[in-house]
Amino acid sequence: MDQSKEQRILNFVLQNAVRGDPQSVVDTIDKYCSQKEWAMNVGDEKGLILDKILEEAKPSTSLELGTYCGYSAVRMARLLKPSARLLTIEFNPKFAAIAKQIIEFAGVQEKVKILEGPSEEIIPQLKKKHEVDTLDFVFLDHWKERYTPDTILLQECGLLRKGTVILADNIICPGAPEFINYIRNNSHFVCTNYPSHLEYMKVKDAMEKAVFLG
Ligand SMILES: Oc1cc(-c2ccc(F)cc2)cc2cccnc12
Ligand SMILES: [Mg+2]
Repeated sequence: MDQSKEQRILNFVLQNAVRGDPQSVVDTIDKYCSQKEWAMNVGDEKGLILDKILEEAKPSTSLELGTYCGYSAVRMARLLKPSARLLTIEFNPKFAAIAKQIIEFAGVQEKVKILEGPSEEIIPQLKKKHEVDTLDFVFLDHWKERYTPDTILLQECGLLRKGTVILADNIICPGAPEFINYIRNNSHFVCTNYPSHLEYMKVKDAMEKAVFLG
């Protein structure tokens, strides 16, 4: 059976990155996806914006929606303090299996827990099944039509607290106009836009930060 693009990315990491070195895993995926095959990792330009906002937030408990191959999970975990935890939700079992191997190769598996399934089913389980109190940081990087319903669900489940930082990818490309309309007109959030480019391309994209006011 032909290999998938995600399997090719995994193999390139296993053969070219340094085991236990998250930065080398991030750099190796960026090298492959900029030189060989495009893939929907947040990439290095938007990744630097993610790094800065994550470091400012200094989160103990973070949630990512949309694991894909684990690039941003490794990118975030490399910056988390030893006791901090990242929960990452992936709907596609094939992507989750690849991400698990990349996260383990990077050596950040103690900080990262992959939750496989639909976000709308897993979010309501976070408090009781995954011992979450409230979330300090949320990275939205899954299907754009889920950004708004999942943000509402996080609020309904009592998972947001005063100061929770939500960062959303792909505000321009592919675009999340309905989410932008919702979050910028919601008085419970303070929003900031970060213009950038689509990963590995010259196409314009942006990220949006929304801080929950409680
Ligand atoms: O960063 C992303 C980029 C794209 C994308 C796909 C095809 C394009 F032509 C342009 C952009 C899709 C994503 C889906 C989910 C999470 N992130 C994505
Ligand atoms: Mg994205």
